[in-house]
This record gives sequence, C-alpha cells and structure tokens, in this order.
Amino acid sequence: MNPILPPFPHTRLRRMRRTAALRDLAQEHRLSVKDMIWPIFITDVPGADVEVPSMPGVVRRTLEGAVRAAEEAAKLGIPAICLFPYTDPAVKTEACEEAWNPENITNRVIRAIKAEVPEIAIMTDIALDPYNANGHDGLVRDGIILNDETVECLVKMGIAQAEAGADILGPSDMMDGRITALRSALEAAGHADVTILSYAAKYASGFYGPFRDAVGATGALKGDKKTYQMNPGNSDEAIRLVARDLSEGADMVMVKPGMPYLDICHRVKEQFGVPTYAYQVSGEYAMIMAAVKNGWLDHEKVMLESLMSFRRAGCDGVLTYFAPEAAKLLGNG
Ligand SMILES: NCc1[nH]cc(CCC(=O)O)c1CC(=O)O
Repeated sequence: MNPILPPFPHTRLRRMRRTAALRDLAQEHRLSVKDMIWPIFITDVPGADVEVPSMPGVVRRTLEGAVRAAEEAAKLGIPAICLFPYTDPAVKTEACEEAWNPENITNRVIRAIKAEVPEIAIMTDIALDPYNANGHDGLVRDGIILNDETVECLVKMGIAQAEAGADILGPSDMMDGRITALRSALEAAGHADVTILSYAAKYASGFYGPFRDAVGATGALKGDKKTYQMNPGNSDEAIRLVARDLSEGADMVMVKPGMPYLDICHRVKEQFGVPTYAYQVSGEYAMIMAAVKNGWLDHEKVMLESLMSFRRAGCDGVLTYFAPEAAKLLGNG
C-alpha cells in the first residue's frame, strides 16, 4: 500500500473522525456474530455443573444445559459451538479409551443437539487430554509422548465424533500426520463432508491454565506440552505447520492463543488466504474478566476491542468465550 497524502493543511486525517457517521463510513473492519464460534464445557459428573472459578461467567453444562446453550446460540445468530468435556477422573486411563466411546459425554451431547437444534454447527476437539490419566494430549510411555500410536487414537476419536454428527473436527493435539490420517479415515467411513479446522499453530502457552481447570486436567498433567506444542519464540515454524496441515486436507486453520499471537494470524492469512481462525483462549478471557471484576477495565469496550483485533489481523473468525455476550451487543446480523 502506498498512500498518497497532500501536505498539511490539505491533509487533515481528523476530518474523517469528526462524527460517528463519518467514522462509520471510514471503518475498515467490522465485527459480526457470524464470525464467532462459542466454546462450551460439558460434563455428566454430578455436581460439576457450576461456574469455572478462574473463568467468571463460564459454566460447565450438563447434556440438557448444552442443548439449551445451543438453542441460545442459534437464537443469537452464533453459527457454531465447540464442545469441551470435563470428565470424571475415574474414567481417565493411560490408554484413553473413553475418548472414542460412542457414548462419551461429547458424543451424546452432539446427538442431543443435532436432534433439537439441527441448524447450529457443532465443532469438537480432538486430543486425548480430557480422558488421559497423564493429562497429556497423547499417549505417554516412559515419559515420552508417542506420536504414531496417538494418531491412531485420534482417528478413532474423530470418527466417533463424525458418526455422532459433528460438523467440524478440531484436532488440537499437535501430533504429526494426524490430518492425513483423519482425512483418509473420514473418506473411508463415508464422512467426506465433515470439515477439519486444524489447530495448526498451537503454542505451548501459559494462557491455557483456566481451561485446564475447566476440563479438570490441571491436577492430571505431568510436566508440560513443549515436545508437541509450539515454542512461543517461533514464527516461521507456524507457516510450515499451516502449510503442512493444508496440504494434508485441513479446510480451515487456527492460531492459538489469539491476542499474544496476532502477528501469526496476520502472516497465515496473508500467505495462504484460507479460512483462518484465532482462539481467544481461557487465559485471555480470564485476564480481561479479572480486570473487569476489579473495576479496572470496561467489560463491553475491551471485549469488543479484543475481538476486533482478530478481524484487523486478518482472521475470518474467532473462537471466544465472549460469543454470547458479544452477540447480544452486536445483534443478529
Ligand atoms: N488439547 C486440548 C485443548 N484444546 C483447547 C485448549 C485450550 C483452550 C483454552 O485455553 O481456552 C486445550 C488445552 C491444552 O492444550 O492444554
């Protein structure tokens, strides 16, 4: 871009900021509820359907509650919700079999929502952490996170979700080869239309802390996720990961977390021009809400400003816990 500006006083950039009407006309990016995916936490652990302490305003929902949330989302014009299970520690094993149980809470919720709110798109998460006694996204042997064996499990998990009726599968595990494996298995199982939104550039971030509380993985996790999630010091590697996942059959890609990685969002969108999403993760939500609770930040202003940052960076959309509140402010359009 090469802006042509006559010298002052002929150029007065404040002219276009003088009134709300002029500012509207000059506005480059807009927020729409249509670009939001709402992540919700689901559980069938009795008594666990309460607010997540580190995420004020975010609750874990029972199957019934999840269906009500889907109805609310549909009414607000939110096109998709994303399901994250909080599981009973008793069902977590080292082999993670519950992850591909057709009757696990995620698959039951998918079927219940599809029966009652068919118009909403359902996204799922594919990673073993909610079902893993180790809290890791992959199988662990002798302290090593196994890649290829994990991919086999992820495929079973994804196919079970597709069978239940999921529209968008979100592999968040960061294993190598999982998109090819998943895409081939979906084709073979008659699910050629199921979409993959790959968590392509997912960083080993401190900002996932409240999420791990929400899904009950905090206590279980031994060590960190640095052998599979990205080093926050890297940017070119994100481009390689996105290129790799697209070449393997991902339909959309994600950068995660969001606000600390807007530069990555921008690079990905510029370079590939594919549907690019950011995940405004639990820690970003918690950070804003903590300041709001203290009266230090204005809730509506910073929520909308933070969401706008993703659009400006080039994202087509954002996964955000603010989706319903933002939708109420933005309207249904
Ligand atoms: N693999 C699971 C997963 N999927 C989404 C998040 C984080 C979402 C959030 O923080 O809001 C995580 C946590 C992690 O990788 O430890």
